[in-house]
Amino acid sequence: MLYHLESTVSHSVRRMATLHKPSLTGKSPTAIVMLNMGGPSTVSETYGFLKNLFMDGDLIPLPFQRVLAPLIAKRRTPQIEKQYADIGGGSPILKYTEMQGAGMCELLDELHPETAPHKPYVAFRYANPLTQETAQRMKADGVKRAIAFTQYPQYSCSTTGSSLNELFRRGRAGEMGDIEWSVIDRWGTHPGFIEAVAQNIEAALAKFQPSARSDVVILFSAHSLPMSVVNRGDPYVLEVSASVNAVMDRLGHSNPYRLVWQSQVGPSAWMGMQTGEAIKGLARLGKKEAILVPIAFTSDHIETLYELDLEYMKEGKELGMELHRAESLNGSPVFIRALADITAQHLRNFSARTIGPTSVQMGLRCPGCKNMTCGQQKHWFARAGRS
Ligand SMILES: C=CC1=C(C)c2cc3[nH]c(cc4nc(cc5[nH]c(cc1n2)c(C)c5CCC(=O)O)C(CCC(=O)O)=C4C)c(C)c3C=C
Ligand code: FES
Ligand SMILES: [Fe+2]
Repeated sequence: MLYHLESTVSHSVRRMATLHKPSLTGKSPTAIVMLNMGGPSTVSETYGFLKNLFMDGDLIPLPFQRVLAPLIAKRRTPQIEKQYADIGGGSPILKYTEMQGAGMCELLDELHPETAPHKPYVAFRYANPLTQETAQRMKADGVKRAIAFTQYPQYSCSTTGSSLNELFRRGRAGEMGDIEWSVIDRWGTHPGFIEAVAQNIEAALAKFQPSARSDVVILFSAHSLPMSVVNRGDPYVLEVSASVNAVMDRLGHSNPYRLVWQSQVGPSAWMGMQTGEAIKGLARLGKKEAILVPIAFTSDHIETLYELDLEYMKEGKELGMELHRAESLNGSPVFIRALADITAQHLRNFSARTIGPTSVQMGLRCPGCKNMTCGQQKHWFARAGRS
């Protein structure tokens, strides 16, 4: 499916304010809660971010988590602080999420006026604004209807699953008031998302000489997963692969490509092949032109700006390669339009009761899941979040 909407979208996005304006009608807003991990907006917030991350038993189950998490976070802080300093002094994720949310809600008011006004809320798992704070704001705003909208295109229990578990804990504790919930839990093959990624790839390919262009290797790079998570039946690897396949279909399979995995942490086994090793391997095989494409995260972060741009680009250059990176989606108007389309379609189908509060796929726990919260969370959202 083609997206010929860019001009209308950029017009709309140009008009939008950074934060969506509240309704003048006094009607309670439909909340679109944008779930993501977040990142430290300033270097000094790095320790707090890492501490929250290592405290998350849904991401990294540790023995004596409350004791060990702050210690591990403290040990990693100097190295990660340096990386955030090197990419400009912090993570841009809040800036881009607010921009995407404001643009999306402005379009949504036009696409689905029945549920207007739509108001974006950001709920980060490890950085401000944390889910708890957002829950309080939603309660104060008198929200009665909300969509939990994951900002991870592909589902993993370590990312979207963790955010939903946290939202469930807050909801069950009554921190948000009485809200009717539904969930957009994955959208890795949505045509608008695929189009936005494909356009960024085309822009990166255009940097090569026309004669060399069709030989350029497209290296899709996604954050890796520990094999223990893959092996308990997590859907992420399958879903990232589906995104890659859809992008390559859209590009007419114009170039050779691979899906590779980055950002392993610690000594355990992780999903491979590692992005850095793949670059070295291509150079060894005489493949000297490649582009790197972030496919599992929608805004810039240390893995794009530090790991891909600073580390791997440098490595590739030293090996005599010409490497470019496809931009992250960030403020892409095509992407913002896709977010609005995904939500409008969800609202339409939900009102018509052709879908339930969650996808069918979300109802299935990983066959190897031993985390009781996952089961309770799925049950709670399936009953539209009403306790
Ligand atoms: C879709 C993306 C991600 C998946 C899947 C994911 C799984 C995952 N991550 C860890 C451990 C860490 N991740 C860290 C940082 C980090 N992770 C993602 C994305 C995914 N993680 C991003 C975008 C970031 C960086 C944020 C930024 O602003 O750049 C970190 C902290 C950094 C560090 O100490 O190196 C850890 C630790 C696990 C264990 C995991 C799956 C179980
Ligand atoms: S770990 Fe996947 S459902 Fe619990
Ligand atoms: Fe991670």
